Amino acid sequence: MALVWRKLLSTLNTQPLNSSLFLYGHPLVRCCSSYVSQMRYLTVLKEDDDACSKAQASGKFLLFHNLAPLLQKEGHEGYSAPLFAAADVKGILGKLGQSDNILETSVLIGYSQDSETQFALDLGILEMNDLDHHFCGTFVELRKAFFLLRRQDIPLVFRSQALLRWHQTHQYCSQSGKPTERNRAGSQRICKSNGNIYYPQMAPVVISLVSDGTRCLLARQKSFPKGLYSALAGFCDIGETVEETVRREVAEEVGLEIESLWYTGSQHWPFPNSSLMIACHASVSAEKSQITINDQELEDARWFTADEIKRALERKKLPREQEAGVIPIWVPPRTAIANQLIQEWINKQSK
Ligand SMILES: NC(=O)C1=CN([C@@H]2O[C@H](COP(=O)(O)OP(=O)(O)OC[C@H]3O[C@@H](n4cnc5c(N)ncnc54)[C@H](O)[C@@H]3O)[C@@H](O)[C@H]2O)C=CC1
Ligand SMILES: [Mg+2]
Repeated sequence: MALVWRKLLSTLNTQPLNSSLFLYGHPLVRCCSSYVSQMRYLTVLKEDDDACSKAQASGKFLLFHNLAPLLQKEGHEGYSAPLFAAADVKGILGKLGQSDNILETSVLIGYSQDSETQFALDLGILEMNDLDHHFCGTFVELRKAFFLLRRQDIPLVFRSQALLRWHQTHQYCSQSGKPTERNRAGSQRICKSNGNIYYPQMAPVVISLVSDGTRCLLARQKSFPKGLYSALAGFCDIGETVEETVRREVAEEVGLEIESLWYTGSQHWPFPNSSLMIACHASVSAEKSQITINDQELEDARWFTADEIKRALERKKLPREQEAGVIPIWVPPRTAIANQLIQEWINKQSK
C-alpha cells in the first residue's frame, strides 16, 4: 500500500497540480467507489503539503476560539456547527483588519459527500471582541456544546477539537526538547533535529454495561452532575486487551467477576483528553451479583431494574426539580455511547 502511494505522489510531483480537483480526478483516486476515492484523496492530502495547501484555498472551515466551537441556532433542531467557505473566512478576517495567513494553521478533518475538503481552524490568537457576531454564531465551551449540538454534527466537532488541542499541547519533541513542526494537513509533527515523527494520540477506554440477567449496573463519580448514573468506564493499561480491561475495571470498581462480554460499538470522547471509548456488554451470574464499591473511584453504584432504566431514559433534559426530596436518576444523552449501551440492554429486556 505504501508503495502505491509513493508511486501516486511521485506521479503527482512530476505533473502540474492546478487544483485539488486534479488530484481527486487521478486514476488511482477516481477508479473506485466514492467512499474509497474519498479516503484515498484524504491520504494524499496528508502526505502532500502542496496538494493540501491547494485544497485549503477552496476548503470549508469549522471554526473554534480557544478550542470552543462556533455554534449557530437551527430552529427547533438545536444548534449546528457551520462550515464556512475559505473565501467567507478570508472576507471576515479582512473586515477585521486581520491577515488570512491564519488559515494555514487549520487542520484537515475530512472530505464530505458534497466534495468539500473540510478543515478546522482555531481563531484563538484573535481577540474575541465581536468575532462571534461577525460569524453569526457563538463560541461555546465543548462540554456545553455537547448538550446543545445536533447529533449529526458532534463527531466532526469532537474530532476537530481533539486534533487542534493535540497540536496546541504537543509542540516539542520529548527526546530532543526542540520544537516540532507540523505538516500542512496537521496529521503529524516532526522533530527536524532527530527525525522523530509524532502522530495525534488518543487513549483507549472501555465502557461496560454489566447485567445480571434482569438488572443492569450503573454508577456515578463524585464529579458527575447530580442524579447522573452511567456505565462503568476505565482506561486500558498498557499491554492489556479490551477483554482484560473490562474484567479488571469491573473487579476494581464494583468487586464483581464477569462471566462473558461482547463488543457493541465505539465513540471518540474528547473529555478530558482524547479517548476512544470501546463499548461492551458484560454479564455476571445473578448468584454472584453482590457489589462492593471502590469509594476512591465511585460515589455510588447500583443495580437498576428495566422499569427504573426506562424512566431514566425518558428524562430528556437534566432534571432540575427534586422529586419529594429525591434527585431523579438520569443517564447520559443519546449522543453518548453509554446511552446506546443502556438502550440496547432495554431493547433486549423487552424481547
Ligand atoms: N460516556 C460516559 O458515560 C462516561 C465516560 N467516561 C469517560 O471515560 C474515561 C475514563 O473514565 P474513568 O472512570 O475516569 O477512568 P478510570 O476508572 O481508569 O480512572 C481514572 C484514573 O485512571 C488513571 N489513568 C490511567 N490511564 C489514564 C489516562 N490515559 N488518562 C487519564 N487517567 C488515566 C488515573 O489515575 C485516573 O485518575 C474518561 O475519559 C471519562 O470522561 C467515564 C464515565 C462515563
Ligand atoms: Mg472508572
